[in-house]
Amino acid sequence: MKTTSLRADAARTLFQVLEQGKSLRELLPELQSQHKEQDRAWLQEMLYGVLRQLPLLQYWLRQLLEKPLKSNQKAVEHLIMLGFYQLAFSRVSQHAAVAETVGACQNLKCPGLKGLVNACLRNFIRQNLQQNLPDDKQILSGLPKWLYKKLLQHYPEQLDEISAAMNTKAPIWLRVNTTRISKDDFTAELDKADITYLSEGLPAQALLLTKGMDLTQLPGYQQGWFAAQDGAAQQAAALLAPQKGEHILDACAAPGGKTCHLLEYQPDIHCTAMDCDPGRLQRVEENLLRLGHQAKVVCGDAANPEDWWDGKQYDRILLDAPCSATGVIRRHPDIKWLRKGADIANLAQLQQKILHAIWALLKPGGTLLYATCSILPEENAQQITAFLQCQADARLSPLHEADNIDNPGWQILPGEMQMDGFYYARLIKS
Ligand SMILES: C[S@@+](CC[C@H](N)C(=O)[O-])C[C@H]1O[C@@H](n2cnc3c(N)ncnc32)[C@H](O)[C@@H]1O
Repeated sequence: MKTTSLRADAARTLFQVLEQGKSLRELLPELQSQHKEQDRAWLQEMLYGVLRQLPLLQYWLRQLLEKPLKSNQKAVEHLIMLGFYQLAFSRVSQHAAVAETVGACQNLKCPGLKGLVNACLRNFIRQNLQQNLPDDKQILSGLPKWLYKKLLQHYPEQLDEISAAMNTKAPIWLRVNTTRISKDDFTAELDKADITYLSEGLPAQALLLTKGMDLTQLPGYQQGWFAAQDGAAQQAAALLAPQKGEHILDACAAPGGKTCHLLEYQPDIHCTAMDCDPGRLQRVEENLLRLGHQAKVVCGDAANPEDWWDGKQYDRILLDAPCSATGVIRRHPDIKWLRKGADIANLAQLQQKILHAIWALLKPGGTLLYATCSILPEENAQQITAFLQCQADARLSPLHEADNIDNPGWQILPGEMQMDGFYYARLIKS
């Protein structure tokens, strides 16, 4: 176990995400394993907090730092913002926030900048900068400019609510593996362990934990009694509704959350889980194993099925397309800074290519459920409208009353019924 400074490690990690474009999801597990168990949640809170409030922290930084630091000292700018975050948003005492943050300069090999960090944090306190908020709504939203503009265009009335939800910690949703244990028996085990949860009014297999915790410590983790899966993602199985004996393709399946759910919804199906990422397919295998399910796991490019498809058409297909992931920013705040505005058109093009290629794999009369964890219409309703316009043998199978060709599908916004942002559209092949 390392005894290095938490704040220095946090600043270095912010540097890797914000300056080098690395994913926090990939960096965090390794980083947390280097720190004591009791520090891990706090480390995550600091990182998520800075990524959530970055525009405001940068606004304050610009007021206190005369000119930006040199590129080899950039991690110290992140350290200063980490200090602002603690002072403005956390319960750490002012004294500890300043002392620990200044102390981290040594570990960052910038001892000469201790005075500067100290001055910035003390001026922040003295000038009560925390109360100094800009008029600029984009800065207050916590969103990058490109995303703020897009959401303002598409959701002018819901924008404040959406950005607030994106900056709020996501609740823990579980899916009970009903092929292993009934929901009633599982909740009885949770009651015995004094773990509180909600279960009313949720999707059939879903539970919402009322407090965050290490899921491996819950009853039945090893036995595969449950999996973590957001409520929005838990809608997919019932919307696709696989039937006994059918051949199902889960395209873009890794890490296999929905594959496993399909196999719990209807265990008697022949399911193929395909994805292009061998590392992530390993996670599909692990999840299938822990939960006790079986599926054919295939590595391939969904846009080029001729390289991996055996030529037998499927009764139903779930296409959980690669997307901007703008619906799950509350779980992965680094997404806001890793994605760029220009990525959206490229993703929409890829989704269109995959959708057309995968359509050929569906039997006449078959059902395809298109899904993304995006809230941008370019990847969702507009994508489906364009598809329906040029694919003569496709028709929409509405998911609710207002689901029609002019505005197809079901767009869930982040925070709605405590769920992630998600999109579904169901298509039938004639
Ligand atoms: C949203 S994730 C899927 C989540 C998964 N369905 C679940 O419920 O656990 C999208 C997946 O698409 C995969 N992907 C991206 N481009 C692909 C392509 N051209 N062919 C196949 N898979 C692709 C990624 O590797 C990623 O695992």
